[in-house]
Amino acid sequence: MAVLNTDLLLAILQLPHCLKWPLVAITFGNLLATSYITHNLLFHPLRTVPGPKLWAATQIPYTLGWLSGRLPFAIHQLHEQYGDVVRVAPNRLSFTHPDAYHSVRGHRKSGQGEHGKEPAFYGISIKNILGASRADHARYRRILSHGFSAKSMQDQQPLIMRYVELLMRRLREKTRGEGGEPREAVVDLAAWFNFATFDVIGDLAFGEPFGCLEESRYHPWVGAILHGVEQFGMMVAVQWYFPGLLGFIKRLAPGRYIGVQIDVQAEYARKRITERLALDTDRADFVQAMTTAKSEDGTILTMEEVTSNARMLVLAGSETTATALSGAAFFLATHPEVQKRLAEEVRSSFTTEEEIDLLSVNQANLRYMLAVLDESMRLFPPVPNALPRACQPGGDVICGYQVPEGTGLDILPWAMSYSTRNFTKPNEFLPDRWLEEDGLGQQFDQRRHGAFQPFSVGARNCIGKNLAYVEMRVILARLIWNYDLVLNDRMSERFLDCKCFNLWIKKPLNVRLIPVRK
Ligand code: HEM
Repeated sequence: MAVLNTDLLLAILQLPHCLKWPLVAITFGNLLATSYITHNLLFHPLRTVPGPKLWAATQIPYTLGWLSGRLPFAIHQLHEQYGDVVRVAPNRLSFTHPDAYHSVRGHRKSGQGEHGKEPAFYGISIKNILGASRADHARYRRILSHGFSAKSMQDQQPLIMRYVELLMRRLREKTRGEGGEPREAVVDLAAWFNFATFDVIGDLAFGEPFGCLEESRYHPWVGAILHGVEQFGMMVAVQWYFPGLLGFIKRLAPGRYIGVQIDVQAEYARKRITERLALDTDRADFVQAMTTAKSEDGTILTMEEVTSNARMLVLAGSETTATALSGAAFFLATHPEVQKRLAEEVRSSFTTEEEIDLLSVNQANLRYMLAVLDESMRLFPPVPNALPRACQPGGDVICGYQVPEGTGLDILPWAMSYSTRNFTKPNEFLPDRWLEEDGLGQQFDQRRHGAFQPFSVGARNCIGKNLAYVEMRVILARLIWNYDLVLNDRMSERFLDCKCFNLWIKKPLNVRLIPVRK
């Protein structure tokens, strides 16, 4: 460690100017760094929380993990070594105990503080439900909930089924020979699931699909969102260290600044919403809910809020659902015995493909399918990273530790899922663990299954959970009704080995679709 030595300082001050000032700067920099690290390791209120000293000393290891897109894997290793609560940066804790979900994100009584969303991470979403302040969030949530009611979902059925049918039509075109006979074909299911879910959500949030299924390719707006995932990661890191720097980058290198693309995306969204509103229709989409419903105090959303929420819905409701479906298809294609059981369930629950719709998949009680989807989301969580919160004013006691105000509170679904303390055989794909009522789950220790919360918990949990489940069930049921799935190539075998920021940067998932003889 560097020490401020008076003789050394005097010697430096006698050097020529060109050497003196750089050396003075280095000496003081060294001194500051040393005191910062000493404070973090020896005097910081979180000094007694377990964790590696290197991560507790500075924010650097955590940032490098985040920037490499491999943070969840690193944090998982730390939890395996240090336990359920780990200090992963000077001012940040990560949790894998299921209780943390409720302590950090659970419902709060009125008058009780909230562990709010961390501004560096959610700053760009300040005008929508995802990043809004507590008061605005309650207003947005109340208004948006109209678009997610059971009645709305019933009304949305024809709209959603149009894209499910279009997806199946496209896959049938690929698996048909020149004479119209069924034949095997290889398709990138990850891309096709994205096409379908973006089209559904585009129609619900903007009143018009993106045309991905029609044209069998990404709409440029959708492509920009997907390419922006990594840049978003960089932006968060800059915010952590230099909150004011993004404005400079925007002026100096606008082409490299994601905020410029965000502005372009906002403009596109505004145009689409304006066109949708001009239609004067009562179609049961989210625009309808956002522009007609009122919050408790009688206010409605401004145009800026409608646009920002619509954009957020597109992102939150598409990539996530497509990732869950891709994970399920990957695990089914690599676990033939599970696929066989699922195929038996699906093919014995319906008599024709047309019968499979949003209502019937709910009524058919496809228990094994639900277990497959949940187990897939456990091992490949669509939102794998922290979604960080900041500890409430005045601090709080969380999982037995006194946590100061402003401390970053991380819960990573990836680390929760792969924890040997939470799940029996955590690395294995075993849908039976979720079939408790059928007796099959009894071979597993169920006590910490509350660690599986892919949709989060509390007042800010996923508002689209029911929509996501019904969409996933209907698409998977139709796929399994028509095809057996076999993984096609080496690259697809490594499908799960990808980088993640707030979302995954997914690889292609090339699956051989083998038409089922009926
Ligand atoms: C498998 C699919 C999905 C998963 C795993 C998922 C997961 C999540 C998670 C973890 C959150 C909490 C985010 C946070 O704490 O910052 C969230 C919030 C949200 N999700 Fe989803 N989601 C899915 C599908 C959907 C769909 C289909 C929609 C709607 C179209 C949707 C809309 C939202 C919205 C609006 C929020 C913010 C809710 C609030 O803050 O009150 N999600 N989702």
